[in-house]
Amino acid sequence: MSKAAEIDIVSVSKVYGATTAVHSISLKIPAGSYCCFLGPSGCGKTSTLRMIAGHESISSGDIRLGNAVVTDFPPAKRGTAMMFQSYALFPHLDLIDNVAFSLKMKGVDKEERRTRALQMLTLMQMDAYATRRPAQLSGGQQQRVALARALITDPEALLLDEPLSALDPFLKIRMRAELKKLQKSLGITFVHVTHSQEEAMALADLIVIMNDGKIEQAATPRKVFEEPATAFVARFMGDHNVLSGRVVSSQNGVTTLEAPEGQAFSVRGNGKQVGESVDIGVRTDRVRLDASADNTLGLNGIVSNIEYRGASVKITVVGAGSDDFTVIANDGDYFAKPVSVGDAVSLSWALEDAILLGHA
Ligand SMILES: Nc1ncnc2c1ncn2[C@@H]1O[C@H](COP(=O)(O)OP(=O)(O)OP(=O)(O)O)[C@@H](O)[C@H]1O
Repeated sequence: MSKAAEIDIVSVSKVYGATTAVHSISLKIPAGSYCCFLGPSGCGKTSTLRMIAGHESISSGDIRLGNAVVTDFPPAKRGTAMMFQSYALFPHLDLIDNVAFSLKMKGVDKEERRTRALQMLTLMQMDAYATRRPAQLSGGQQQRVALARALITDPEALLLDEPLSALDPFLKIRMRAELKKLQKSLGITFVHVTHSQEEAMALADLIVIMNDGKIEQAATPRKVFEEPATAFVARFMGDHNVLSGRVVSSQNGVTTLEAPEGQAFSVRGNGKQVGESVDIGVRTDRVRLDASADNTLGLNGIVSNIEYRGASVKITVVGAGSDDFTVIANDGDYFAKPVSVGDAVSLSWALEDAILLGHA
């Protein structure tokens, strides 16, 4: 395998007629990392991946792969390989010929390309099926063949567009582990587009969260979880409640603000102007819920829904500064002091469990 390449995206935009799908994004994806692009439908993640692959032209900006600016290179000359959501296998060819296809296009002679295709199928533990056609394989097996076909070109970066979306939930988790193992063993850069927060958290060294053609945050999964940069990230990842308020003071690493309901909150972070309107994120798993509606330090609300999840219980509270304030309680804590739908409760949290959120 060749060396992994850093991918440097510099002020890249994509415009389709009247639609700007990607707004001047800049990002460095370190060589040999597993990077996941995550975001809601239409946020521009597939357009970005396709521009890295060369399947979509770049409207403005540049993309560098390793030492080469590849902006105007055709896909086959970039050192990237792409695995498509549908796998795009040729139904009439056996697995050897499917995997060897790109070598055939490059004019590699038949014997060598068959040998290399078989090596690649062996790497993916699919050599026993070499003479089958794609229709005779399960979804997970087809995916392995698609991976073999992408990797035979010896790419510096593998680009994967929703690679797990066609698999059932059980297989999805198994193939997810296999993808991660494969990336570590090959050591090349993987860029993987997904809708799934859980998938990105499980796989990525670097998560890039996109919204409306812009990057909201690019960071490690732990950083995204613990320090979401924006209200969008906090809401999209679902681990924080987002509340709004007006800054009363902001210095020495602590900002105090007043919510519209009149309560005062202190959160981590500073540098805000007094009077400025800000959003804060409060960890759903760190909120203390008390069966008393008389808490001058926290928020008061009414329990509107309770979902049992096994190891934890999700409690939704209305009227507490956010449309549906979420509390994730561990099962032991919840069942020691259970609440019911309709109960008045108070919510509070420690300073370190709330964070000041920015804007993209
Ligand atoms: N060929 C095209 N012509 C015109 N508009 C396009 C084209 N491809 C994408 N778009 C638009 O660009 C925006 C971004 O699309 P893109 O496919 O990159 O988003 P995405 O985040 O990958 O979404 P999904 O998860 O649904 O695939 C969308 O508004 C989409 O409608």
